[in-house]
Amino acid sequence: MLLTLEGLDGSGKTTAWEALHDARPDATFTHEPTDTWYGDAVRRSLGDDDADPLADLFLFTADHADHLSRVVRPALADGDVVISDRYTDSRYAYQAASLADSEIRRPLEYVRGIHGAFTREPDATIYLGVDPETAAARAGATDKFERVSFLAEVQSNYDRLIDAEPERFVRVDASRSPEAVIDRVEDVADRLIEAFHGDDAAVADVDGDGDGA
Ligand SMILES: Nc1ncnc2c1ncn2[C@@H]1O[C@H](COP(=O)(O)OP(=O)(O)OP(=O)(O)O)[C@@H](O)[C@H]1O
Ligand SMILES: Cc1cn([C@H]2C[C@H](O)[C@@H](COP(=O)(O)O)O2)c(=O)[nH]c1=O
Repeated sequence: MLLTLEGLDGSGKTTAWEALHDARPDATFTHEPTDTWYGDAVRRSLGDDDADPLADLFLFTADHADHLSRVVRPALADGDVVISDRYTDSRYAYQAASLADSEIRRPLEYVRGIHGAFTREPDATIYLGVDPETAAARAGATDKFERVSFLAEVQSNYDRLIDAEPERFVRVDASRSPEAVIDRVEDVADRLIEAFHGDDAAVADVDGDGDGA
């Protein structure tokens, strides 16, 4: 099973992902950007305010292709639960936002289209929801993506992705304390993993809010 964590910069993904290591010691933990030279190239581009948005997209996508073939597909083939801090939706949300003023007419569909032929979509995604102001403040506004106006565009792209596939996403309120967010993410992750492996009770109430939906 492939479970991903998504959200704006500063939403607390990495904090939650690190906490899941203790709760799920047998899972394969991974992240994008990766720690390979592809990921280094991505991080160089993140530090370049003048980087071309299409060049950014293809750097991030190259990193994803390497991540898929080297880590994600082999782990899934071994039957592992794979938990990734950021994955395809980050590209759909961020690069579609940075291409909004480009010659590409429908950036979100374009970025999805590039991935369609080769990617492996997540089985479930936990979305840590926080407003762009809080996100930018927590993240420290240190790179070109950590600006409130840009993060507002990213947030609206995430909203579109969630509206298009509500069955894949579980939203978690990430404006709460770190402890409360971690507890909730651990609980939701447990339910999603159990549901994936066929536990009927977990399927019936996968987000654990008691409403049976
Ligand atoms: N629920 C929370 N409330 C307040 N601060 C938080 C919360 N969760 C995380 N933080 C703090 O916000 C900062 C960013 O957290 P974290 O790195 O987990 O976010 P992230 O979503 O992974 O960000 P990025 O995408 O920029 O890497 C850290 O200083 C962290 O301690
Ligand atoms: C995978 C991925 C990431 N980004 C952006 C989002 C962040 O601003 C940075 C780095 O991510 P981190 O979680 O802070 O390490 O990169 C992106 O724009 N597109 C992507 O595909």
